[in-house]
Amino acid sequence: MDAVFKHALRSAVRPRYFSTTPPARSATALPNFVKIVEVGPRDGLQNEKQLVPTETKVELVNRLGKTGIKVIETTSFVSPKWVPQMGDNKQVMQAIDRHPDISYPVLAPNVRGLDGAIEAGAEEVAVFIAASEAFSKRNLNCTIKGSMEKASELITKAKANNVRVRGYVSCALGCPFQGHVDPAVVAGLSKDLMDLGCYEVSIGDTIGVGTPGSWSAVLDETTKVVGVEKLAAHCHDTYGQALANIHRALEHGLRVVDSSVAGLGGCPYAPGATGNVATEDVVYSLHGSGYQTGIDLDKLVSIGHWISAQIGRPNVSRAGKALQLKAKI
Ligand SMILES: CC(C)(COP(=O)([O-])OP(=O)([O-])OC[C@H]1O[C@@H](n2cnc3c(N)ncnc32)[C@H](O)[C@@H]1OP(=O)([O-])[O-])[C@@H](O)C(=O)NCCC(=O)NCCSC(=O)C[C@@](C)(O)CC(=O)[O-]
Repeated sequence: MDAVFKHALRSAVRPRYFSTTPPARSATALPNFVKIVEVGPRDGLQNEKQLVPTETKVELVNRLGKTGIKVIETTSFVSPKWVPQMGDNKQVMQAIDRHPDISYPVLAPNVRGLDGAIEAGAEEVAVFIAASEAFSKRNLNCTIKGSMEKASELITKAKANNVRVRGYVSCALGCPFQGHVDPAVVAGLSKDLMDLGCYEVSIGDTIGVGTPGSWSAVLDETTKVVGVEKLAAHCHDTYGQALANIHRALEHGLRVVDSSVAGLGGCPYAPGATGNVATEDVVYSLHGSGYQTGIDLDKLVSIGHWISAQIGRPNVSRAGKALQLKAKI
């Protein structure tokens, strides 16, 4: 069967509601509602060479909390020897203003990270597994199997403490060390994470090499074993493909997108990777294509400029720069 036809057929039979636990009649229950997971404070800042002051991180989270964004990945509880920039995780978690309708997940690689996160008041953590052995070794200092065992321990303990767990599969579209990654591996790991108890799995194009075609290959395979409503797209924009990839993921039925204000970011263990796709660009593109996000784009644009100035880095959001220029005209 022709691939385009197969895709259209799948879209036609896809359920109309995509949110995991949508409150009755809320905006998030609408089929064109896309949940944005803002990862700027964590993925965005983890790779900054100069230590970003804790107050700036806190201010960033607090400002983002006023835009309508409902999920803000706030920091990570990884080894400070590996990622010094996130060494103030506890202080950040304890200083942010928390809104009851916003979730503030933190990254944790092991039970030690989970314990720290719980101590700091986190109600949600994210575990991360790589779909490439070479990257797993560099990023987590263990094999894929070993990292899945650590994730399993973490998820068991998290569940016992009523902490929700999100999963990441990194290097899902390609690895800086091994190159090609088999979509079947991504599908298998995503299913394993769901079976262990994650509520959602984010498919990570860690180095931004994916294209709409390769995203389709990964999603075709992964949605055979994990419901599309449980998947998120996490795109870096290294090759300028991120927005096209996100729209392809939406065509497959995904309704959760990770992004980073001002396009901050990069992974310290993924050489050559640039930042996440900019949240401003995603929101601009989604709103212009009939999707809703519940996010105030103007507020987001001003945060993008503010944080870029704070850390002395160019704002790489094209929409953010254009909208600011337009506002000045
Ligand atoms: C997993 C480890 C810790 C293994 O690191 P290791 O060296 O194998 O582990 P270890 O058990 O030997 O511990 C090393 C030291 O770290 C301590 N330690 C151990 N665990 C923790 C912890 N949780 N919090 C604080 N400290 C910890 C531990 O106590 C020890 O301290 P020492 O005894 O030498 O003083 C290390 O490899 C690590 O921290 N890796 C994280 C790397 C990282 O954060 N990468 C970036 C995030 S992933 C990413 O960005 C991709 C993603 C998620 O965005 C999706 C995408 O883009 O695709």
